Amino acid sequence: MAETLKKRHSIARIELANITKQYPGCLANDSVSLTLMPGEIHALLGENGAGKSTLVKTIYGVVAPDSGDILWDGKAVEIKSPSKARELGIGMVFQHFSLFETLTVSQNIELCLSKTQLTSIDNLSHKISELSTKYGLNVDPSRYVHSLSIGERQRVEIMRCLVQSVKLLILDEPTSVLTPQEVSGLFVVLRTLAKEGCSILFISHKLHEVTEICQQATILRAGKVIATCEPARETPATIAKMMVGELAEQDAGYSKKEGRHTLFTVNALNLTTKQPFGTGLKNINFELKAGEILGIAGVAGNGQDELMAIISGEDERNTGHALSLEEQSIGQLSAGQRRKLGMAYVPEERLGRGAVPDMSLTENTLLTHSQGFIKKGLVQWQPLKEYANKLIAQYKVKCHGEFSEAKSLSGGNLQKFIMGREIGQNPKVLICAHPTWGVDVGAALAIHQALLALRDQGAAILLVSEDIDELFLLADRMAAVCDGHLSPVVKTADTSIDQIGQWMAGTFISTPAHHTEETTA
Ligand SMILES: Nc1ncnc2c1ncn2[C@@H]1O[C@H](COP(=O)(O)OP(=O)(O)OP(=O)(O)O)[C@@H](O)[C@H]1O
Repeated sequence: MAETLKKRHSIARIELANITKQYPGCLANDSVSLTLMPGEIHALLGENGAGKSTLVKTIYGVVAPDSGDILWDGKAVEIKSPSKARELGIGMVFQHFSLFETLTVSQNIELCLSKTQLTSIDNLSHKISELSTKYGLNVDPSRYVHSLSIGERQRVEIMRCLVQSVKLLILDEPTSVLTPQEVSGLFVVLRTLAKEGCSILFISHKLHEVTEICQQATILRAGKVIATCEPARETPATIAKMMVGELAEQDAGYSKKEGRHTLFTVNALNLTTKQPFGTGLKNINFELKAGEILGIAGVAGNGQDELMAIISGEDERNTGHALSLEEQSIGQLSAGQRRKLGMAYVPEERLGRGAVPDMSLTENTLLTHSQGFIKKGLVQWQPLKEYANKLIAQYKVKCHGEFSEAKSLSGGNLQKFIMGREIGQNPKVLICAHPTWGVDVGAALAIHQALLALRDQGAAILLVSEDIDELFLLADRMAAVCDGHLSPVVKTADTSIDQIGQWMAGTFISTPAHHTEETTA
């Protein structure tokens, strides 16, 4: 395939030669070279902190390389800013979306168009609807961004690039929060774009997706290109070996456990949504037992955010007796009071809600670990720093030290840190969204093992995720949410991806008495 592409197009769409970027104390890119042909889907792979985001930010004009050359359609260019990148025809969808929540889809897209681009488009909303139909993106130009699920926001970001007629589309971890159906949908879009000659640079930790969709792959380790390959000729295991230097342990076969006594109960929880286009919760009932992992699957935007926020206390509305921890009603308690009772929480959005970007890792630790580290009103900085360093070492978080600001960490490393911080509280109940979002294969394994160890110590864990494979791997019991309803809760061993997939689509809702209590499949 790569040869065919090269024969058909002798000029590369983009050629990077010896790109080097040094951060204080960290050589993020070390003489990296990479070539992308028109219509090629190319994977950029490597463990957390390998330098992938730095490289793509260089292409997009966000990061200025210290040295190296970039050729665009055969000509040397300097990409000094994202607007220059966009002018060339480079579009990028970041891991952390950069949309304004209070503006509509159309207004958000308008903001990133140059005057020339705007004048060339007669009616932007019409154009968005047209492209939406052409590529099957299902993006409504008049919707407010705050009302959109993560999957929908991603499609807006892609739309933003399509409106600008991109020639190179860069996607940083595009599938980490998508459902299997959304991933298939995205792949259809990417294949169509590639057929039309658009080049795609695709960062992913999901290696089976890389073998499915990419024609070429470049693998980075510690800032250097250590291998290139044609993914279709490899297996996820052989690619993992190139990335992390050793074969990742097989994913299958974590043992399933029966929960013991009930620790946390949600009883007839009904809640209107605060968001104009959010999803209210409708008669949710379930029990979370000590020593079990309960997985909740669902397409983003079906009430997961509302459920997480009300359980954690981030949504401060008093739910009366609908929520209880060890038979004590917690509906009236603040998020902090709930934490003191032994609840911990990993939100979906790591930068901003999981961690404060401008604070150091130590300060971010204090945010949820205040109990042990404040004495007589004074912060015990030394033990706190030592503790943050312990988390860094234990979860192999690549950073300069406990003083590093959260925003300076690569996405996967920050996720490892937040997971470690919350698991480290030894909570009775851990509520967790997307535990391994953006985390490389080796680190995902470490997080899985930490979650299983926490479960085996007797904690009750609620995993809310769109990654159905991971839920099947980790959860002892499972359910799905759809339109604010919760399906029956069943043992994972008694269900199938097919059944959960159907529940995600809401097939259980018409059942007259779906009280969402324990049933056996
Ligand atoms: N602004 C910054 N200041 C200091 N160091 C940084 C900065 N940005 C990135 N780094 C460091 O550069 C290295 C490469 O980071 P990068 O984000 O490129 O990795 P990555 O391969 O994309 O990782 P991930 O898979 O976790 O997203 C990391 O060690 C990171 O801590």
